[in-house]
Amino acid sequence: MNARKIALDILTDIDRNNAYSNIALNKHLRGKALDGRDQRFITELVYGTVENKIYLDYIIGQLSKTKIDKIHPSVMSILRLGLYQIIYLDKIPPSAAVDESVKLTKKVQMKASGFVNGLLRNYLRNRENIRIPNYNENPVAFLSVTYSHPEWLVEKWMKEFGAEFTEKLLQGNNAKPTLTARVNTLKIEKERLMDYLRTNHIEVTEGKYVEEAIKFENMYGLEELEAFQKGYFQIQDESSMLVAHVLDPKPQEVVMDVCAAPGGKTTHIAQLMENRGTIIARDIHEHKLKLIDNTAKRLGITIIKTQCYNAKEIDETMIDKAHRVLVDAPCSGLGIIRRKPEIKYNKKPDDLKKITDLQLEILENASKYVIENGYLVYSTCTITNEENIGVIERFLSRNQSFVMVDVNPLLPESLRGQEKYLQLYPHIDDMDGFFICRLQKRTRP
Ligand SMILES: C[S@@+](CC[C@H](N)C(=O)[O-])C[C@H]1O[C@@H](n2cnc3c(N)ncnc32)[C@H](O)[C@@H]1O
Repeated sequence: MNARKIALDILTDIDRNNAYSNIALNKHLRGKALDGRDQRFITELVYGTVENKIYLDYIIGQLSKTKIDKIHPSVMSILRLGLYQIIYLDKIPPSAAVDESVKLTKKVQMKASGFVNGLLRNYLRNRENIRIPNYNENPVAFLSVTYSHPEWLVEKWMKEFGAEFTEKLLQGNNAKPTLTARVNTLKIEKERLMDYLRTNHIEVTEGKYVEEAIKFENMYGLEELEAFQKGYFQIQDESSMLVAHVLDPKPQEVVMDVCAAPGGKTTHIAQLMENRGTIIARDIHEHKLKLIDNTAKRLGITIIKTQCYNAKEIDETMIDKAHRVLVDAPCSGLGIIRRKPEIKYNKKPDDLKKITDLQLEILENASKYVIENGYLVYSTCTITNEENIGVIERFLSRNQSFVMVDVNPLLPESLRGQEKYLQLYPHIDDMDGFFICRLQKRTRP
């Protein structure tokens, strides 16, 4: 089994089918007889190549006489993989990176092997002479190439956050994310699970913000572990765990989660409700509801009722029925670029306008289900103002029966801030970029 060939197949899947890198990786690694070292190598190659695509393409463009949009997509992927190894992986001798790239080309595009060999060797000879755009002359182009983010996004963030913040954010988006999990306290206590994992030679430490969070060091294939299969934990970032804490559900309540799949937050809500009460978990995609059902089963949760439902439609039967409603809205995902680097290339400026209208529509419909004095929580895994506080401001201006209530008392002290809502950034908080806001329906006078 050739690790580089598997990495190439995964990159092709991501390019051709718009697949998410984490899902494509899982799909291609599952069932293959690979040791941990190979799995790590493939993962590193895939994430590294996708993360640095604009930079790698810029270099290829400088060195190739053929325009890069005329180069065969598989050959482009091989060049990116080869350059990535040469530039970023100290442990691989450059000559080996070149030889392996040529071998790989012979397997998929025989006639391009001379081209690949020539270009990579050209890079090794001339690497000192390659010039990237100058910051003072064109800061957007410099940041775009250096940190491989499209120019429109860099420009947008520079306007929104300023140049210094943006550069740190871009760096943070290229950093390796922490691998965290939520202990399923319905089945096991945190200390017992940590002991159990350590006995099995798995390195774990406590989470940074959330009581039930644990962090894994250098782990792959968490879902293969017996502890996972027994339902002792659920893989989830700490920022995502904060959402259920802000919703603050109580046992015996009726909770609605209108955009619930794959169920990370729904199952956490059930855990906080001690598996007592009712959670109606909806999603527009039928096939995704199975993911919630399967996870709930594994975690021993019985209070979740999954329903295929389009949140753009109002369900008259649920009006004024739920104590708490969660809208974990579909969003641009620009807060989770660390985990899904292809997001930065797939999104276009027009997507943002469309998605904010959908978010507002879903939030307005969901608000109808909240009982008097009940709570409505709106969250996204993005950092752009218009999808976050922008949606909330539009909602509040049209729905006077709701007020924003302070999330700070429900947060760990280190995350409390000046605003009533929470906005997390990967480079500041070392978590996924998330927005969480809590609204309450006022009693009618
Ligand atoms: C951010 S994800 C939810 C993640 C989930 N809450 C979790 O923690 O695992 C947004 C979800 O909204 C769903 N969705 C998108 N449009 C929808 C709609 N019109 N009605 C209901 N669900 C929708 C998507 O299928 C997706 O599963």
